[in-house]
Formats: sequence, structure tokens, C-alpha cells
Amino acid sequence: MTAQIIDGKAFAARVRGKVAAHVARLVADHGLTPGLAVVLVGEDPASQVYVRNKGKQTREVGMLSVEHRLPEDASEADLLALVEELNADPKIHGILVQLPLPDHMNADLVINAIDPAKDVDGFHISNVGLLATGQKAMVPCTPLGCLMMLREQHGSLSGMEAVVVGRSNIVGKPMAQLLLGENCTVTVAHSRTRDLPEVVRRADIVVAAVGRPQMVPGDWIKPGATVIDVGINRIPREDGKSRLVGDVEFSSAVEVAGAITPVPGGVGPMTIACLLANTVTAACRANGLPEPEGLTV
Ligand SMILES: NC(=O)C1=CN([C@@H]2O[C@H](COP(=O)(O)OP(=O)(O)OC[C@H]3O[C@@H](n4cnc5c(N)ncnc54)[C@H](OP(=O)(O)O)[C@@H]3O)[C@@H](O)[C@H]2O)C=CC1
Ligand SMILES: Nc1nc(=O)c2c([nH]1)NC[C@@H]1CN(c3ccc(C(=O)N[C@@H](CCC(=O)O)C(=O)O)cc3)C=[N+]21
Repeated sequence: MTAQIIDGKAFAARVRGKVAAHVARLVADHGLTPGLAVVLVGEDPASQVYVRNKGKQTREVGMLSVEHRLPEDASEADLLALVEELNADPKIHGILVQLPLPDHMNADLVINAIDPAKDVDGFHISNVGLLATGQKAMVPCTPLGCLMMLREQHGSLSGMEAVVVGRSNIVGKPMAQLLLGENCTVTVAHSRTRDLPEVVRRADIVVAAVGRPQMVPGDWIKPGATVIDVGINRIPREDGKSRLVGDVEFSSAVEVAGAITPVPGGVGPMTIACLLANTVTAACRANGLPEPEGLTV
């Protein structure tokens, strides 16, 4: 049997529709336009594409989009000054500093300088702590998007075996926290995990967030499992161009899994949709207004 393919692109369009409807109400009833500021340091081509897409989608849902670009050799003090300016700007409800930052900057320091209420990435230590203790937080966009798709697929996740491959602060760890919050039995695997294939084989839910093209083959997947592929890897194609693949070998995994997200068109579009959702949520919280339903955990 071949797996159901989870259409992240269509799901993300529905999320953006809900965001747009809520934004329209905020504008009409309260004269409030949620604003998102994205800060890009340096010239990384992939980041530039990503930032451009975010700006376009932000405007499409009726929000204010502001982009700030700093040169690769900008100082950490320059970046911190910009963050302070955005923290103080009442038109801005969400701030995202695109990662990775150049090596001469301390990313933790910069992220923790963002007002936690405007931290729509959910990377500030306050939000990390709130999520870990089960309190209301800004939830990181990629894991939030993954959880929305899993809930849609299964309803309750209670008691399921979940294996998260990868333990980064931006994907693996917050994903594990969210799955724990859903009462899954969670295993977090990483580069030192012994016998990764056996660990992955016990999972009802596999989330792969490693950054290694097609590392997880179909024969690691328990038949019927749900596979969420977070990886975005560009690999050379025979014609000299390149293509995107995930961390899962789609062609073999689709034959075994119950449901699987494709790359592209899976987790990626959901990440941006959740960024917009978090920005509306932040704007509502900042103004003491009710939050949109179904856009956060
Ligand atoms: N779709 C989207 O919206 C997004 C996609 N991504 C993509 O997701 C992937 C992961 O991103 P990110 O979490 O930032 O990556 P990081 O490089 O920060 O983390 C990778 C994790 O994978 C683990 N790992 C590396 N090699 C192996 C291995 N051989 N076996 C098991 N585990 C391994 C590492 O383990 P250790 O800790 O031991 O080193 C680490 O915990 C990338 O492809 C990235 O492009 C990222 C963000 C958003
Ligand atoms: N502060 C910060 N927050 C982030 O959330 C963040 C970041 N920095 N740095 C980089 C990673 C990566 N990331 C992606 C988001 C969407 C797609 C996406 O939309 N991908 C499309 C394909 C896009 C293409 O064709 O290139 C898809 O999978 O269908 C990809 C990657 C967010 N990240």
C-alpha cells in the first residue's frame, strides 16, 4: 500500500486564509494592522529567497511587512541596536532574525534581545521555558506546522510512539516538547544515537530534522507510520541544475508509511503560514484582544 501524501502547500493556504480573515477583522474592528519585521544579515541566496517569500505572503494576508538588511560585516552592536528599535516600534508585533547569523555574531545574545512578546520564532529563552513547562508561549513555526498536520491526520496523538531525529533548538527540541504535550512517548535521536534504524522502526510518528539528504530509507519506517520530513536539502541533478530533497528517502518511504509529507510542498510552506499565524497571535496578545482560534497550540 502506498502512503497518503500530506499536502502541506494546501494546508498552509488554508492556514493563511484563516490568518487573513482574522487580520481583516482586526483592521475593521480595531484599526489594528499586525506588523512583521524580518531581519537578514548577509547575502546568503537561499535566505534571500526565503525572506522574499515571507514578505510577499505577509502582505497577501493584509499585514504590514518590513524588511531590514544588514551587510555581512555589520557589527553585533548594529544588529542589537536594530532589534531594540523594532522592540520599541508599536507598528511591529513580530520580529524574526533570519538564522544562521555570521560567525562573528552571538546568535543566542541577539535572539534573547528580542522582546519575548514579539518573538514570533519562539526562540527566546522565555518562550523556550514557557513551552517546556506547558505554559502559553510563542511556539516555533516549524514544529507548530508539523503538529498541526499531525493533529489533522490523527486527531488525538495520546500514547503514540514519536521519534524525532535531530535535537536542534529550532526544530528537534521544540518538536519533542510539543509531542510530549500531546502525550506521545517521545524519543529524541541525534548523531550519537546507537542503532538509529531500530529506534526509528518503533515510531508511529517519525519527524526527521537532520539536514542530511534522503538519510532515512523506507526500511527504517514501521508500516503505517506517519512521516514528517522537515529536511530541506539542495542536491545536484543530472542536468547540472539542482533539486530539493528531504531527510527521508521519499521513493522508498512512501511504499511503507501510512502518511508522509513531501519535499518541497510539505513542512516548508507550513512554516511560513505559522509565522504569519504567530504574528497575528502576538498582535492580539499585545492589544489584549482574543486570539484567533485554531492557529496556535
Ligand atoms: N522546512 C522548514 O521549514 C525548515 C527546514 N529546516 C531543515 O531541517 C533540517 C534540520 O535543520 P536544523 O534542525 O536547523 O539542523 P541542525 O544542523 O541544527 O541540527 C541537525 C540535527 O541532526 C542531528 N544529526 C546530524 N547527523 C545525524 C545522523 N547521521 N544521525 C542522526 N542525527 C544526526 C544532529 O545531531 P547532533 O546534535 O548530535 O549534532 C542535530 O541534532 C535541515 O535540512 C534544514 O534545512 C530547518 C528549519 C525549517
Ligand atoms: N529565524 C529563522 N526562522 C526560521 O524559521 C528559519 C530560519 N531562521 N532560517 C532558515 C530556516 C529554513 N526555513 C524554511 C522555511 C520555509 C521553507 C519553504 O517554504 N520551503 C519550500 C520550498 C522553497 C524552495 O523552493 O526553495 C517547500 O518546502 O515547499 C524552507 C525553509 C525557515 N527557517
